Amino acid sequence: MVEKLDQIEELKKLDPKDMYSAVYNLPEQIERAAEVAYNAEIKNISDKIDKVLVLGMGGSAIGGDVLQSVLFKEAKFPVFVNRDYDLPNWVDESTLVFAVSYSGHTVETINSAKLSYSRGASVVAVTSGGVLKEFAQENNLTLVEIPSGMAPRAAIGYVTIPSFVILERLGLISSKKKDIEETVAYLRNKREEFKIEVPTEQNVAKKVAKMMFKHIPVIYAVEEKWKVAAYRWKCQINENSKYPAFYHFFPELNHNEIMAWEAIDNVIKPLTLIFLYTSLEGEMKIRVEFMQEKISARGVPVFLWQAEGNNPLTQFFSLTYLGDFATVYLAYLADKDPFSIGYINELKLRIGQALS
Ligand SMILES: O=P(O)(O)OC[C@H]1O[C@](O)(CO)[C@@H](O)[C@@H]1O
Repeated sequence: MVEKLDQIEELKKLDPKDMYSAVYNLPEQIERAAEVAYNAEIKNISDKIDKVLVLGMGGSAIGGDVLQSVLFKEAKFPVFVNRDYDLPNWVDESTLVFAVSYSGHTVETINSAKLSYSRGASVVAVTSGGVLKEFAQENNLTLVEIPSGMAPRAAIGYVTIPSFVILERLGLISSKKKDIEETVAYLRNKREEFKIEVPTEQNVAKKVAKMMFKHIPVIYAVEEKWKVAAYRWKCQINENSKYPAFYHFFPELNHNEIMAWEAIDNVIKPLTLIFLYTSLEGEMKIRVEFMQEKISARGVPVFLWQAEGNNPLTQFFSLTYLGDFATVYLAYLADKDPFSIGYINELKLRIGQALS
């Protein structure tokens, strides 16, 4: 019998806005994002920056988490991410604020960007248009204008790469050109393994989709730094596949969530577990192997995925690209359109009506 995931023409009907192609074209998107950011005019940025704050929601905020994680070992300044209408009290004239909204219409981001500006922070807008673009233009702010027309979560390259490039251009971090090139080369190579034409038997992304199908995925990052990768998987499963999913990270989960795996069979049975790791050494190896042993013994499917790449940017994308493909395939298996976000739009409409 032909696997459903190998019936390509039928699958395309489930994906009219073509989320699959957006995922497939991520390497080109990252190249374009870097080009746009290297060419953006830098305006009105203080030369006394001592901290960085990324404003955003959903897929755009994840770009801020990536910045924080990738710069973990490098930056001499703190990087924070803010997912709110409001701002922490410490935002001031020496704060560099990236206001990231793919659409430029997300109210939380617009509000916190305006507040940042009123506090005297240096604001950089990363957007494809909307109110955020207008705000940046009206106030002569640095604007990285990215191409429009995608789902924000599919624009992970556009919402992530510009902040690295701007920080590099301001002399606050080392050049990321090589890391971006390595990332693009990795993704170009990998999509040939994950693409729709590769049959399930040889395709890890399709296999992972099958593993998650009719299960509740739990994603564990083996280092706290990479919880952003686990969160990206979770959000992609939620939005692309319309499935519940949960995530956590080591070593913190060994101090609480580990106990959940002692639950009765009926609770444990629907779960499936994915570990994301860069390397397994010393104490971390013991922690992961212990959990793998206990959880497999409960009959829960367990899958381990290792990062590749010699730099943290490539490592992030190598941890998440598999999930981007797998969640589109899971949507196909579940007969869902990976692009649509029904409840999100319905909720926005309800809020809009209530406030008008
Ligand atoms: O990048 P934007 O356009 O601000 O959107 C942020 C988030 O809001 C949503 O559009 C839904 O509220 C998400 O899909 C998206 O990740």
